[in-house]
Amino acid sequence: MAEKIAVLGAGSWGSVLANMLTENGHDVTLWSRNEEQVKQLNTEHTNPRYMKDFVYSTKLTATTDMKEAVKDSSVVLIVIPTKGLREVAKQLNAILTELHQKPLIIHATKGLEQNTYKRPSEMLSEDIPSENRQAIVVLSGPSHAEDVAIKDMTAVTAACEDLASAKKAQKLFSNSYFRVYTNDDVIGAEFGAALKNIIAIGAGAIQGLGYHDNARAALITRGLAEIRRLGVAFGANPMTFIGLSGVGDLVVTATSKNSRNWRAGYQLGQGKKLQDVIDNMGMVIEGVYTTKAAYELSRKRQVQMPITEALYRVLYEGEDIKTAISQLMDRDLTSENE
Ligand SMILES: NC(=O)C1=CN([C@@H]2O[C@H](COP(=O)(O)OP(=O)(O)OC[C@H]3O[C@@H](n4cnc5c(N)ncnc54)[C@H](O)[C@@H]3O)[C@@H](O)[C@H]2O)C=CC1
Ligand SMILES: O=C(CO)COP(=O)(O)O
Repeated sequence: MAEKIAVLGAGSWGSVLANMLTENGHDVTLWSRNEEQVKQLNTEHTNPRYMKDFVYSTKLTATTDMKEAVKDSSVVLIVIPTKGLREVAKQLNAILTELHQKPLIIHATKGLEQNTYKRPSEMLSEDIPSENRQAIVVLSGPSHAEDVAIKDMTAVTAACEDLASAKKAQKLFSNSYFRVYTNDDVIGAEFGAALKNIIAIGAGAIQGLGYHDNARAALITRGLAEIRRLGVAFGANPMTFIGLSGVGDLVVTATSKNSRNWRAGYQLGQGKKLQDVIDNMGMVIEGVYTTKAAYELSRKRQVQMPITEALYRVLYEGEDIKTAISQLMDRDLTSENE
């Protein structure tokens, strides 16, 4: 059944998901705060800053008026970086109160909030109380916007404790090249999504330094071990980490040149300064901020996360990457299962 859907956030992922939902037959309005971008989407059907050369469906409309996008929408998809999520959630909540609407909320944000260490669905449930919404579904998994734009085969997870809502999201997004699985483990899906970006920066960094395949495989595997340790400490199902929102997303992000996190790490490995890397990316590098949140959270919870800790020292204390690698390799020898 065709639904009226508002998509909040017109960066690379929000705009490509909005386009795919439009092509799936839904009535989609894409909201962005940027007037120039909205004009370009509505007239040229392009979004050059985020998706160079991609042409969007002429049926997709964009607006800077969030109320116009949300009015009569049964589903609101939020695709905003973690840093801006609360601001957008508060705006949305005020509109939902005014319009007396209660949509299903789906989000695709991958990160943890600074200082509170909250997951995106926790932030959303605080800022959009249940009288203004249905359930909150997490859409996550190995899904670079660039690949989805060219209709490459993709499989992701829709996670929600309410399985009916996860199934609704599954139906909205699925098509011949985009296959959605359901999962009821929101905690595991969100920890996997946030933490894989840290390991992807590390993977880029070791490649930038000239290390090869063994090193990358070791980093990914031991990275997954510490992602799982932190997630399980907060109640995640360990099985989720061998699924699409766990190892699936970790592999794609830590091996793809489309990944902003991998690319940032690569440039750091080649000796670029962090601030220059951030300034030149022009898109969000979630892992830079998640490294800080996850490092602090792991200390608070006394969970061992040696790779995250090493990357924290590199990103926030200016430690040389080679020194961080030596320290990781020189730690006391241990069992794989600890
Ligand atoms: N790009 C991708 O392939 C994928 C991205 N994601 C996740 O989706 C989220 C968004 O990522 P992208 O679209 O790639 O980011 P992006 O950097 O391409 O675009 C972010 C968009 O959000 C807008 N924005 C940021 N803060 C805002 C605020 N306070 N109010 C209003 N608008 C705001 C920006 O103007 C921009 O249009 C991130 O958490 C990312 O990890 C998840 C899966 C795939
Ligand atoms: O989450 C993603 C792919 O699944 C996108 O990763 P990047 O933010 O590193 O580009």
